[in-house]
Amino acid sequence: MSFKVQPAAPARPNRCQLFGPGSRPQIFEKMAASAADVINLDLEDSVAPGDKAQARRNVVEAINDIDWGAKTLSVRINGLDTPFWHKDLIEVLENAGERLDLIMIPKVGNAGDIYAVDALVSAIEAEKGRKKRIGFEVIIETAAGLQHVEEIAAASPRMQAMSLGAADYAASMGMQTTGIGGTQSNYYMLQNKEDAGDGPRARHWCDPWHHPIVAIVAACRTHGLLPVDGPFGDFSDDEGYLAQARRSATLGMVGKWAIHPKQVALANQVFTPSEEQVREAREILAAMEEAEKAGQGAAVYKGRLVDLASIRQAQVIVRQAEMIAG
Ligand SMILES: CC(C)(COP(=O)(O)OP(=O)(O)OC[C@H]1O[C@@H](n2cnc3c(N)ncnc32)[C@H](O)[C@@H]1OP(=O)(O)O)[C@@H](O)C(=O)NCCC(=O)NCCSC(=O)C[C@H](O)C(=O)O
Ligand SMILES: [Mg+2]
Repeated sequence: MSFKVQPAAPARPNRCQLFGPGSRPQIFEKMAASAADVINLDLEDSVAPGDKAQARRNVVEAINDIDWGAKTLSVRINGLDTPFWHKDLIEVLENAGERLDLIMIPKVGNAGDIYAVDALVSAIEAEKGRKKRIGFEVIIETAAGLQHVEEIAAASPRMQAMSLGAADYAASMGMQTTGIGGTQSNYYMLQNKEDAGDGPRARHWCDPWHHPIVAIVAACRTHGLLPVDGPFGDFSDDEGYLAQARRSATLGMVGKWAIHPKQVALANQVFTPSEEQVREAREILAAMEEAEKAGQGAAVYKGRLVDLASIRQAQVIVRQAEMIAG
C-alpha cells in the first residue's frame, strides 16, 4: 500500500441511476416510485433546445414537490460548451430546495470544467444561504475527458461519482458505431486460418468499453469516488444489458444507468451481491481469522489459496451488501 491510503467512496447505494427527460414531468412520480438508488432529472440531451426553459421549471417543481424517499436526487445540466449550463445551475439552485443532492456535469474535458461549475455553485450556495453542500457527478464521454480522467476525479471535494457515457464517447473518439454501449459486431478477433483448418473461423468479440471503464474505475478508486457504467440504449435487449453490467461490475463499477424503467431491476440484480457471494466472502473472512489465530498469513478455502489480499476482496463484497441492506 502506498503512503497515501485509498480513500473510501461515498457510502450510499448507487446500483442504478434512472434517467428521465426534464421535459416529461408525467414520468417523475413513476421515477420516484422505482427501485433505482439514484434519480437523474435531465436537462441535457434528452431535452430539445426549445424545451430547456420549461424543463428547468419542471425539474425545480419536481425537486420541491415530489417525495423522493431515500433516493439520491441529481440534475444533469447542459455541457459547458452550450449557452444553457449557467442558467440550468442558477435556476435550479436558486429555486429548488435542499432535497437536491447532486449536479451531474456532462462532457467534462478537464479539471478546469469542474472548477468553473464549482465557482458558480459556490456563489449561488453562499448567496442563497443553502445549507446542504451540493455534490458533483460527472460523465466521462469525450476523448479529452478520458485523457484527463484523473485530474477530473481530483478536481473538487464536491466530486462523488463518474459515469462512462458510451454514446458521446463513441462519437468523440470517432468510433464506427451508432449503438449505445454493449457488444459491437465489428470489434472482434478472428481465429487463425491454420487453427480453424477447413472449418469456419471463430470470432471472439472484444470489449470496446474496457479501456475507459478501467481508466474511470482507477481514477475513482484513487480519489474516493463511485465509478458507474452509463447507458445501454437497446432496452429491448435484457440479456445484452445484463452482460454489459456484469462486465462493468467485474471491473469494479458499482452501478449502471437505466434509460427505461425495465432496466432498473436488471441493474439492481447485477450490482447487489448475491446471497451466495456474501456467504462465500464471509466464509473466506472466517477462514482467514482462523489462519491468523494459528499464526498463518494464508489458508486454503475450497481447494484454493486465500491470503491477506483475499480479506480485502471479501470485505468489498460484505461492505457492499451491508451498505445496501442499510
Ligand atoms: C426511452 C423512453 C423514451 C421510452 O419511453 P416510452 O415510449 O414511454 O416507454 P414505454 O411505453 O415502454 O414506457 C412504459 C412505462 O414506463 C414509463 N416510463 C417511460 N420512461 C420512464 C422513465 N425514464 N422513468 C420512469 N418511467 C418511465 C411510461 O410512462 C410507461 O408508464 P405506464 O404508461 O404507466 O405504463 C423513455 O424511457 C425515456 O425518456 N428514457 C430516458 C431517456 C433519457 O433520459 N436519456 C438521457 C440519458 S442517456 C444519454 O444521455 C447518453 C449519454 O450521455 C451518453 O453519451 O452515453
Ligand atoms: Mg452523453
